[in-house]
Amino acid sequence: MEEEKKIDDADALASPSSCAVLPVNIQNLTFSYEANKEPNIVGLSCVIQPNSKVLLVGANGAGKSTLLRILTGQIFMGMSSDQFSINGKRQVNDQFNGVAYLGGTWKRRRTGFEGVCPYTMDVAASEMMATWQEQHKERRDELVRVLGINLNWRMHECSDGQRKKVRIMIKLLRPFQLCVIDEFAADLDIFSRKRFFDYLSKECEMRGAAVVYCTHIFDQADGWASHVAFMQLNKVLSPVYCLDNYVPYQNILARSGKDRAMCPMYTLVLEELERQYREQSELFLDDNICLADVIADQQGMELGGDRHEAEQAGDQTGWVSGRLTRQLFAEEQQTKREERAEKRIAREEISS
Ligand SMILES: Nc1ncnc2c1ncn2[C@@H]1O[C@H](COP(=O)(O)OP(=O)(O)OP(=O)(O)O)[C@@H](O)[C@H]1O
Repeated sequence: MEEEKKIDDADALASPSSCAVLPVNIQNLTFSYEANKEPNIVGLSCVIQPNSKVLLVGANGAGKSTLLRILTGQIFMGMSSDQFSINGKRQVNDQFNGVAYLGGTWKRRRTGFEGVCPYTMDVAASEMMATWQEQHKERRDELVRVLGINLNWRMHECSDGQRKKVRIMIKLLRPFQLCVIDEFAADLDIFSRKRFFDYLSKECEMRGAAVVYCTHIFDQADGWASHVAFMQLNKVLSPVYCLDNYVPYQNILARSGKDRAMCPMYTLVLEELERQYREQSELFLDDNICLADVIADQQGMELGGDRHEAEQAGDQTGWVSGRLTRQLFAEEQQTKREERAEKRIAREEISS
């Protein structure tokens, strides 16, 4: 009991002596959202060392967010594995045992109170999770400085980027050992984003923490990331490659003249995706003229990515985005139809 309590304490976990604990150690993990259906993740093995900054990349629908939800305990059923350990523990949750999840799952969970979201209420940023802010004042003030936050902002008046900054601040108040970011920094302007990623680098270096960052935007990736992992089209995760000795990346860096890659990480991911699609399809011409068309076609065949949440919510909430507009439109059309029918009947009666 005492042992358990010690490990649960995020501050204790963040001490330098804890650096030896692997942030992620997973062997042969298979996962299905639905039993008896094709697995969404197959035979995944993933070891992430302390002080790693890992980019997780892959095509839409490949399974990146699914993996990140597993790493942060948003998903905990339907899995089997030979080894599963996050910060030295099998049990995982956001804001528990040094795990911080910057992702969007929560906002998809619709409730009867749809529209009421803590980050859009009429409260000051300083009042959000006020006790945590009080407990981690030093970290709070640093995040305020780094991200350019005004603690007097009223949350309902914030722009998307400002609201994101406050959410990031709240989620990183407690010292983390594994920070998992699912496309969360896209709303930040490039200056704030750079400061945020420099801050993450410093945190990793100082405390042996690790960051897994899933993104499709690579403008700062080359200067920031230490590793890259590909969630592949066949739902298998590639090894977590160290960029310093990952040959395809080093080859791209070495290109010069007209072949020089202005954003090497972008080039690496694009070429890797093309390679995977080519491997999966026999439709390509030798010169790859139709490559982009085939990829777009294949992506278009995917069903809506968020349909599962919508299906799960069903009609329980009585609210689906756009439904009201559709209903009002349908009612208006019905009224017009009835009016037209009445006029026609009246005309027919007069003429008969
Ligand atoms: N709740 C769910 N139930 C069943 N299947 C799901 C659920 N959520 C996602 N999926 C399916 O799992 C697969 C992987 O989805 P995921 O969101 O992890 O992909 P992704 O790589 O993050 O994509 P993107 O780049 O578009 O965000 C998709 O085929 C998706 O339809």
